[in-house]
Amino acid sequence: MGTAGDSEKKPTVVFVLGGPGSGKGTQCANIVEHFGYTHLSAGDLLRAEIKSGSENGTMIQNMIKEGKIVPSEVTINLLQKAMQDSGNDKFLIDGFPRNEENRAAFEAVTKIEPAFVLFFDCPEEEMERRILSRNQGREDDNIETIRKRFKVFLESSLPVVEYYDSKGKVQKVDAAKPIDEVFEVVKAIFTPKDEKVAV
Ligand SMILES: Nc1ncnc2c1ncn2[C@@H]1O[C@H](COP(=O)(O)OP(=O)(O)OP(=O)(O)O)[C@@H](O)[C@H]1O
Ligand SMILES: Nc1ccn([C@@H]2O[C@H](COP(=O)(O)O)[C@@H](O)[C@H]2O)c(=O)n1
Ligand SMILES: [Mg+2]
Repeated sequence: MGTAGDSEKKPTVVFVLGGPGSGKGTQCANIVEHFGYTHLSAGDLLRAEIKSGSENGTMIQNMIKEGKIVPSEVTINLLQKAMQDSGNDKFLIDGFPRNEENRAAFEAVTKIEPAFVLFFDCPEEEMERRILSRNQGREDDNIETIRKRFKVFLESSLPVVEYYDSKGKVQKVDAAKPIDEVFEVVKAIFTPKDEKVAV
């Protein structure tokens, strides 16, 4: 997998965006099962980096506790390494880019443009309910951090979605519905046009 070479074919990247608790991870797991993508969650990679005892661990942990966005260089390094290690050429990059700095740095470093952006649209009250009953022991799944994450989402992440929307690259999905119903819509987005059955 090359990310910057001119002669090598570039990998296919789909950015999966949406507010905290909108269901990005849940739907990515379904997409992987049906469509052969590798799922890379930026948040999961950062949490694994903390666990690994890396020199950036304490900084990352503090940023996550505050709902802040880790410097792009750190996250992009983790993403690039995971892409190389995967052996695949199709990636769902979940929870990235989270701000304009993430977006511009990824493009500059990898020269990869996303095929499209899958955007899960969900009301805040529903996202809050889901996070508070998630029970995965995440240090940022408490009401104080959740409020901060919502603020960062509105102020820094939504403008990235709007940027891609202005380029006609956003596939917006109503994520407030039950998991199976959301996946029916997602499935139609990933199914090649010539395989779709006319009704
Ligand atoms: N459509 C849905 N309806 C009800 N519950 C859902 C739905 N989608 C996901 N959930 C549940 O909501 C919680 C959050 O989902 P998930 O972890 O996939 O969200 P996320 O967007 O990845 O969140 P984060 O940004 O915090 O990582 C999980 O407990 C999941 O089982
Ligand atoms: N591009 C990113 C993605 C995530 N973070 C940090 O991780 C936290 C959890 O992310 P989830 O996608 O798992 O919800 C997030 O609140 C950020 O602190 C990041 O810095 N950059
Ligand atoms: Mg997630």
